This record gives sequence, C-alpha cells and structure tokens, in this order.
Amino acid sequence: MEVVILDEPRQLAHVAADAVAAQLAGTPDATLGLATGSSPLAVYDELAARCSRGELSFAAARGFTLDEYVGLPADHPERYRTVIDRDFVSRVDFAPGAVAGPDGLARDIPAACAAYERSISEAGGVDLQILGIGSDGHIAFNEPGSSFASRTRIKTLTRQTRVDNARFFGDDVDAVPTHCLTQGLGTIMEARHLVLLATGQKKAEAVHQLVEGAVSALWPGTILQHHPHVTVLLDPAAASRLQLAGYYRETYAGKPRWQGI
Ligand SMILES: N[C@@H]1[C@@H](O)[C@H](O)[C@@H](COP(=O)(O)O)O[C@@H]1O
Repeated sequence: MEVVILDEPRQLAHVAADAVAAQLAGTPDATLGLATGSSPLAVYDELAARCSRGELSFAAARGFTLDEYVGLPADHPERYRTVIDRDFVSRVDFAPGAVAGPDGLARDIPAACAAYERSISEAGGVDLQILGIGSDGHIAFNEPGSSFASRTRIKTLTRQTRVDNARFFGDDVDAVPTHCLTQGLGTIMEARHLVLLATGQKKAEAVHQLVEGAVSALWPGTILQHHPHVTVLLDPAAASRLQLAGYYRETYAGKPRWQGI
C-alpha cells in the first residue's frame, strides 16, 4: 500500500488522473472501475479536461461501476447509473454501452448480481479501480461486517451511510434507499490496481483503520492491506489520525510508484 499525502485536493485529482492516463497509454482498451460519491469528482473533472484537450481517450476502454441503490426509478437523479453518466461518462468519449453497472431495478436480484460478476470477468477483470471510503470504513457499499470473500450482492445500508448520503436526497434520511447492490470485497480485491481517494476530517478515523488498523470486517477497507497494488491518496485532514503520517510524507518521492506494493 502506498500512502500519498498531498496538501491540495487538486494535486490528489491530478495524481489519480495520471494513474488513469498511464493505464490508458499502456492499454487503450483497459477496463476501469468507476466509483460514485464526492471523492472522485475532481478526478473526473480532470479526466474530462484532458480528454477534451485530446490528451487521452476512453474510446476503446470499458467501465464498471461499484454499486447501485435498489429500487430507485430509472429517471431518479441520484441513481448511481445516472450519477456516473452525469459526472463522468457523458463528458468523455466512451463508446455507447461501454460502461455497465449493477441493475438495482432487476426483478431477480441474485441473477442480476451473478450476471454482473460474469460481465466483469468476461471483460478480463478490472485493470484500475477508483475508490472512495465511507466514514464507517465501507468500500463501495460493503458495510462493516461484510465478508472479505463477498461478491456482488444485495446489502442493507447502515444508518450511518444513509445519514451520510442524505445530503444527496434533500437532507431527508428517509428518502435514502435502505438497500443496495454492491460489488463484494472479493470482487474489488481482484482489480489489478486500486486508487483510493479520501479527503476531510470526517474520513480520518476510517483512513487510520484502513492503513494502520488490524485487518477486520468491522472496518471493511482494511482488506486492502492484503492487495499487492493500492495507492491511497489523502489530504492532510483525512491523514490527520495516521500514526505514521510523517513517514509517509518523507518516503514519497514526488510521484507515486505505480508499480505496486
Ligand atoms: N457507495 C459510495 C461509496 O462508493 C463511496 O466511496 C462512499 C464515500 O462517498 P464520498 O466520496 O461522497 O464521501 O460513499 C458511498 O456510499
């Protein structure tokens, strides 16, 4: 796990966009894992800007989103499928149909989850996965207690996650769905490179556990300590509880080691 602490949120977005650009330069038909939430927004802005300047292209790439609310109508503005289209996919040059997500409106949910797992593996797996982290340590929607071996499935959201996400639903926690479909921790661990972004004091404890805590299903993100290639990009507030923050800063040589470990 490489921990990178940068003072400016814009620098974080640049570094994450550099990782995507390097991936696409080497593998134009790369498979990208796309996260929703606020954390990756600046990365998507940066990628859209580079794409419009002709510096990179998603034309041959594919994308898979991490998760989806169950039961939100197809035209709901907070449906993750709609959110990722609005925030990113529609702003770059993906081919039509190149980005897929779990179907939160499926009548047969277990079958839809199995089909989603199949489509990821038929695409050759995810080359680069962008991730955020919840304040309770969840990754995608793998809430505390999630199995490290889990695959795409239905989950019940915790009260904390629904409270955190109420800001997207007019601050009405009751408007936030109670269930979601999410890639499992086992699914996410198969992506070849994980780039996780976290900013703000609210994430400090989750980040401390992620990087320095004991590996435990109570803090689902801690499983990433067992992944061979993770880059954790943090602002000073998110890094503020790290015991070894000084060490991470000292060892960072101005750009990440994309090669892993
Ligand atoms: N399902 C998403 C996660 O994929 C995201 O990483 C997390 C943090 O979101 P944010 O980046 O907005 O803090 O919350 C949501 O619940």
